[in-house]
Amino acid sequence: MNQLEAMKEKIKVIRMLRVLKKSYTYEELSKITGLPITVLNRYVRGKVLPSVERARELTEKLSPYLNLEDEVRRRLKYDSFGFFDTMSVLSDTNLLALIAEEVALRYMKTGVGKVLTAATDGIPLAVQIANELGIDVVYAKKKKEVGVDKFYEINYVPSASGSITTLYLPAWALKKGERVLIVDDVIRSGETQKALIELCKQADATPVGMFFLISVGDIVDKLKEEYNIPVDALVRL
Ligand SMILES: O=P(O)(O)OC[C@H]1O[C@H](OP(=O)(O)OP(=O)(O)O)[C@H](O)[C@@H]1O
Repeated sequence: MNQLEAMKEKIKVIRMLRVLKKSYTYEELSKITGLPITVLNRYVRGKVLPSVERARELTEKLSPYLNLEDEVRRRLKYDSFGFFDTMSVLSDTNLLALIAEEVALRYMKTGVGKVLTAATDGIPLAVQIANELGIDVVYAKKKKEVGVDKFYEINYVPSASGSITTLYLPAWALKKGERVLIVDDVIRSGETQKALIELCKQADATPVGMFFLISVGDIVDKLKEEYNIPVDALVRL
């Protein structure tokens, strides 16, 4: 194990503790881990790092209490029309980092060179995944920013809007032949994600997979069939 891998194991356990801290008291975490509250508190505040052995032990003990899918599901807040707010998930950088780590493991050996998403809500997760993969993240916007010479652009009709929307991506953002992982927080109709695939085509880049935090309906299976690439969602509604 190299130093970076060792550090990652240590940081992972701190992230787990920080996420669990939102649902469990220090007393409860102390019972789960068998460690004194003072030690756990120092880990959570980053004052002390666990050894690799201790980190492994803790990961094993904490894992049954932290199911990432359940954690996301539990945090979704629905309004009276059935629409949900993802902010309580997207705002938790520790939770997103833990999810990103699992996604990155799947794509580590696929030669993926860039993560692509659509502004706005896809960005926090896409950044974490790109960070885990050690690659850059780029995002298409719904407006043309000044200072960019050339854009790839695509019109599409988001299902709920009934009006034409355009996504713009600076042409330098994707290179010819680059392998691209498409990430978004939510997929409903799949129109945004199809538009992202079209932007890849314009750049002669190759989408190698898609990952979503939440999918609604069976769109994930449809996209998998249509594009013949891995398409996954952590939570299916
Ligand atoms: O599968 P679809 O039906 O295309 O919907 C999914 C898209 O909708 C949301 O973005 P939105 O367009 O609302 O923009 P925002 O991220 O700025 O809120 C979400 O972040 C996805 O990008």
